[in-house]
Amino acid sequence: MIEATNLTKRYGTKVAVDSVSFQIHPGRVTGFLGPNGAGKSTTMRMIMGLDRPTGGHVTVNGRDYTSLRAPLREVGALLEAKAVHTGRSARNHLRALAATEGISDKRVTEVIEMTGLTSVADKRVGGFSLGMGQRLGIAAAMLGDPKTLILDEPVNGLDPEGVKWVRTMVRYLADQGRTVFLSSHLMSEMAVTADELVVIGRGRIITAGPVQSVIDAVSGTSVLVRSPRAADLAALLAGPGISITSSEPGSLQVRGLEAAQIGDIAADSGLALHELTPQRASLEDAYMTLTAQDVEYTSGAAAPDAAGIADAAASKEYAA
Ligand SMILES: Nc1ncnc2c1ncn2[C@@H]1O[C@H](COP(=O)(O)OP(=O)(O)OP(=O)(O)O)[C@@H](O)[C@H]1O
Repeated sequence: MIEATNLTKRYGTKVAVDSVSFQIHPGRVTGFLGPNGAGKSTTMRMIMGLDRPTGGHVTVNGRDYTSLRAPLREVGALLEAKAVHTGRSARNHLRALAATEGISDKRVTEVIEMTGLTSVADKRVGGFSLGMGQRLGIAAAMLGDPKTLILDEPVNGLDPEGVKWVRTMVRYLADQGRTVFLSSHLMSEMAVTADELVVIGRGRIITAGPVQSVIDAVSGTSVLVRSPRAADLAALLAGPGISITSSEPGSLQVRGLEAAQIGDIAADSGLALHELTPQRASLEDAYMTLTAQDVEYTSGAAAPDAAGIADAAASKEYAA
């Protein structure tokens, strides 16, 4: 389990992570979702002891990462811009890492097989595609057979096959009871990959919970109803906590009642229904609603000028 309590990171006057608290549980894939600059990488770097919190604290299985005696065996991480010696082969890169904690050559071969790198294991890492590099990063994270995995943007830049591979891999790892925490700004990807979400914007947690409940909390579910006697039905359905709107004659959008309840009320009064469709907002819609105030630049706001883009690029470099 990963537990953050009032975790805060300031860079000068910039508050990158602002008193963030969350728990990431084993056996689940938890997505850390937020727009660019929201504070995901900074939070992950603090979990891994690579950045010192300005305030609060974060533990992995109850301990500070820096106090772990054999960290590779407890936490595996794929962080952005991970340093790899490009002249080495994949196998030798993994061997060098394994040697720091007395991990066997047999395990190196196992993670190479597990990540589908066998045919390129003895090739120079410098020639690897982005996808192969991500596989190698995940192989490195898996070396110590850790119970906790932290993956920063693991699908970034991958082709559809690579994305599917990561999705299958994280599901497999969580099903083995591991804690899997992965960041993404791709909400559509998280909808099919994660069980739980922690949504962050401008350094603050916006919401957290199971994927569907995050969506429901934002959008609420509604039911589209079509009836030739829509007005009569609306009068019957009206009540406290129930909202009914109509965008066209004969059609109602009802919130606060389940489809079955609406169907029963209509049937009891002998009103014909031509359509009764529960409607759920997609994660994409929910995410846009959640983070609308929290993106650093929106299309409605003044576009960032060249200097703004250069600043953003520069701060990414510091973070790397
Ligand atoms: N070393 C640093 N010095 C100054 N500011 C930084 C540093 N690292 C990050 N920041 C700033 O902190 C904020 C959070 O950055 P972070 O990289 O954690 O966000 P992110 O959610 O991972 O974004 P992205 O999806 O773009 O990687 C950003 O505004 C960023 O510019």
